[in-house]
Amino acid sequence: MSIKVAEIQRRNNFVDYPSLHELGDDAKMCDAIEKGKRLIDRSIPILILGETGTGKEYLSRALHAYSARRTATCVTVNCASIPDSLAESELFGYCRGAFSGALPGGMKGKVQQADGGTLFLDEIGDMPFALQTRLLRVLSEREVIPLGAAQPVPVDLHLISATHQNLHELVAAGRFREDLYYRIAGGVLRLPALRERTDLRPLIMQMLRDELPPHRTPEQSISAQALDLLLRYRWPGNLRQMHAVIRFACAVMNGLQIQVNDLPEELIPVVTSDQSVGLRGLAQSTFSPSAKQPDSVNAQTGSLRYDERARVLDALNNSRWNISAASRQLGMCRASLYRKLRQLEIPHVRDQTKFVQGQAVIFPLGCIASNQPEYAT
Ligand SMILES: Nc1ncnc2c1ncn2[C@@H]1O[C@H](COP(=O)(O)OP(=O)(O)OP(=O)(O)O)[C@@H](O)[C@H]1O
Repeated sequence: MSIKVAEIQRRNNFVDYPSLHELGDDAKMCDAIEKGKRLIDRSIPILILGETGTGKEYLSRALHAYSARRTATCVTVNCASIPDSLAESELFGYCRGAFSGALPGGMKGKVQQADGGTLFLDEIGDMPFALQTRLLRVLSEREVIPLGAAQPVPVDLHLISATHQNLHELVAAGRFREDLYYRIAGGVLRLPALRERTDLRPLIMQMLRDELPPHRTPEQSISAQALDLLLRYRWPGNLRQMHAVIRFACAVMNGLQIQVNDLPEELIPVVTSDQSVGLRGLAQSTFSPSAKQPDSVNAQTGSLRYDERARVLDALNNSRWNISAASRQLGMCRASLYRKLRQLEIPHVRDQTKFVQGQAVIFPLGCIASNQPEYAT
């Protein structure tokens, strides 16, 4: 990129703004993005809801970069992290000599800094009540009065807010102003948790592409077993956790492919003393037995798949992975069993070797049933 283009991008704040098409192919995510595009075009205040780490700030920055205001700044304020005593001056600014200890030239608050651009209020549910009243005035009058100022200053901004909290409950508990809720929630976008999303594989590939040197292909840089674990994990920390895991694996990998042992401990199933497969560090519930994450909607399908996977793995273990014997036991032909293995994403046993206490042992990635190590290599 030429220095001139880089300078224009830096000046215009394009750098670090993700583009909307990088946010994924999941249907719920695409629905949120499409609604977001229509709302921001019409300058309707957007409220983004979702568990922590689901990409609320990421989406808000991408929407800003898409909007007509993209050449101005997107200013982020984390309402949970500003101390109460500083919140007012941080948000609304102050004039020269407004209080002892103030900067001699005064200070522009975040609201004024966002003039012409976008103001992103993260964790809005944590905004102190007194500040909510002042924010409401800014939003309804479209002007801000810095501390110590006699005259209001007009501001023109697009507002995006986000929270992982239930604002209706906060309103009912008297901790969030109802009138402010209706002012900020012109359009509500709900982001799915990562475990509900159907586009984990492309997301993982995209994150790998971002971390790997440009000449490396993401698909060839991760082993089938490591990818299988990433696809079946429940991701309680959502995209933030997935991003951290991929960065970790890319940093520690020794060779051309990320292996199971390059993943953080909590993702790796281990053979426990009673020879059954357990999980290090985390509750079993953080893993799903199927590659596609079952959620409340497809829980029944997920449980059927779980049963079938368990049945197939049992037959394979009983026959010591002799495909003919296992297919006889399951009452199907060899070709059908191979097809079933692909369908249930069960890698062949020879691809599932792992070293435990210096010895190579096999543990089926189904993480079900008691698994005698099949053979040492
Ligand atoms: N589409 C994406 N592609 C790659 N990484 C992403 C994506 N979305 C989010 N991330 C990663 O996840 C992290 C968390 O995202 P973000 O801060 O947007 O989540 P959040 O929902 O706002 O979290 P919180 O509720 O804790 O504020 C980002 O810093 C980034 O590393």
